[in-house]
Amino acid sequence: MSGLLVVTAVPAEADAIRAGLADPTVTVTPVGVGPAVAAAATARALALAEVAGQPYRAVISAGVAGGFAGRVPVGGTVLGTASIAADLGAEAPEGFIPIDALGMPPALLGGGSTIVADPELLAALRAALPDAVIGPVLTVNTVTGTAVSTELLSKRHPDAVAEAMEGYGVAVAAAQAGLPFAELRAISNPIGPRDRNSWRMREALAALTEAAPALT
Ligand SMILES: O=C(O)c1cccc(C(=O)CC[C@H]2O[C@@H](n3cnc4c(=O)[nH]cnc43)[C@H](O)[C@@H]2O)c1
Repeated sequence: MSGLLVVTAVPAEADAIRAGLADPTVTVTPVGVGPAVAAAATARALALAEVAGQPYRAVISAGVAGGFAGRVPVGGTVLGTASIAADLGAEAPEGFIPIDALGMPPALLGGGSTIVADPELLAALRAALPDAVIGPVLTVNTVTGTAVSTELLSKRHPDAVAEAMEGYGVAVAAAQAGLPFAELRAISNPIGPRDRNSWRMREALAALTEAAPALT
């Protein structure tokens, strides 16, 4: 049996995690940006491993993320208690309606817009990363980039600590395969009005390397 599958968006994130890992049973795979490619590529990797007779035991979505100001610092590490498809739903004049509230049969919604992290996997990661900020991580298709959308998102998700673009997709693939899932993020930028100068990619990648031993 193989060990853990760690799914990142880009090769730089995968390299940063590999740099901190000594465990050969952990596979780190960059799959691309966004929930659709993350879900498809994760499902394919899990199916190929299964067919090869070496199924994975658990799946982690990992990489950099934007952090909600006041909830997590740039350069900090986050462990997701849940991965939430924050823009899956419908707009209405009175505001955003999440997919779960649109009256669709539950069977059509997979895990709904929230997939909770596996409790045992999360507990193990928390024990290994005691300084990590814990809370829901949002998955978005569009990076939040204005003060207005940041405020709306923050009000809709007062407990959320970060946003990224792959967690929910990876979580859906893991859930469909019946595997434990968790999300690990290092904060590269504050969520807010678009400002490339506020990015601290080097610090976030270093935080991923530092957090990587927790994955063994
Ligand atoms: O050009 C921009 O303004 C911009 C702002 C934030 C992120 C991007 C990306 O292209 C990064 C997408 C990539 O990194 C993760 N990520 C990092 N920070 C955020 C964020 O604030 N909101 C959403 N995703 C973020 C994400 O998981 C992607 O893999 C460009």
